Amino acid sequence: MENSIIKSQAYGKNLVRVVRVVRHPDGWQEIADYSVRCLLSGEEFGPSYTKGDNKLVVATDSQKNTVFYLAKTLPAEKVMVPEVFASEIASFMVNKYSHVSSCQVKIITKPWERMRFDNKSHPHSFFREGKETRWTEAVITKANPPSAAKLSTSITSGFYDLEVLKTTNSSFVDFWRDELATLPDMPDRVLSTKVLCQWKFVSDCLTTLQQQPFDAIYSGAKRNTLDAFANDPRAWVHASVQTTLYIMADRILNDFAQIDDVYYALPNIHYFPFDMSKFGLKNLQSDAEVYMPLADPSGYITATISRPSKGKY
Ligand SMILES: O=c1[nH]c(=O)c2[nH]c(=O)[nH]c2[nH]1
Repeated sequence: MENSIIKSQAYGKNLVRVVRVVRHPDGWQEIADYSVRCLLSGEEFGPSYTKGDNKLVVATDSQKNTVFYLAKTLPAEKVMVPEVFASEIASFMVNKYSHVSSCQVKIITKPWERMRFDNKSHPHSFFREGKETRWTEAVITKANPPSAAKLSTSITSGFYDLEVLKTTNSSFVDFWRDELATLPDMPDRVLSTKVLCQWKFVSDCLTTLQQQPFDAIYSGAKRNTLDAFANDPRAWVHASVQTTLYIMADRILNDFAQIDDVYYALPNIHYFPFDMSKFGLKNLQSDAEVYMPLADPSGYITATISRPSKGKY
């Protein structure tokens, strides 16, 4: 036991729920609704794991308090964009505590949509549409040997649980055939997935953190995901979930120079036509109208896509 060494460590507070409201003088109000995870690392925390020595431990309770303190004291524009708020919390921690060598802050955003009546946005009422959830993670690390003056920042953002379905223009044919292949060619099928998409920001762009259009990049990633799924003919001419994934990511990389790579995980949630031949009814292939969605298992297609200089294939 006493011979064991710590290979890595990080501790802090998870699921800190904090809401910031911005009230403009004309009655227009904004809301940011976050769940924050803040974790600290540093060699000097070693004795708290191995020797029961808490002298240098910044209590997770204090870390939680810091999240609320910064949500109140930072200017609104540094709180309302999750990438910026996460970076502010992380840099506050590494700057305030000399023995903290790295701080990682993950923020999950509860996306409140503004209500609209008679084509007009409501100044202060919101609703929750869908289950899709935006998140970001900022990691700020001191140079080695630690010095608060040299910090490196990395930010990854994304969304998950964006559910989509289309009733045609998807196929899966000409795949590997052997004695274990029972699936027939599917020239036209229902395609449904629950999208997880994440993108890593190039490190240079983070030196101008305040100027980065994080919200527009999030909306653009979502728009490209939906547009490629619904409208890009390449996604059904050479069809598979793999192709759809590649096209979605390629579009995002083309639109945003600030992004280094894009990762998707796309479950292929199967909707199989229900075989009614025993009832004398045709419901397969081009006659399919009634489907049985399968909760489990699903296909699961993943890839990380980057620009050519970084590619592996
Ligand atoms: O788009 C698909 N990709 C696959 O790899 C696959 N495998 C499968 O059974 N159905 C599908 N669909």
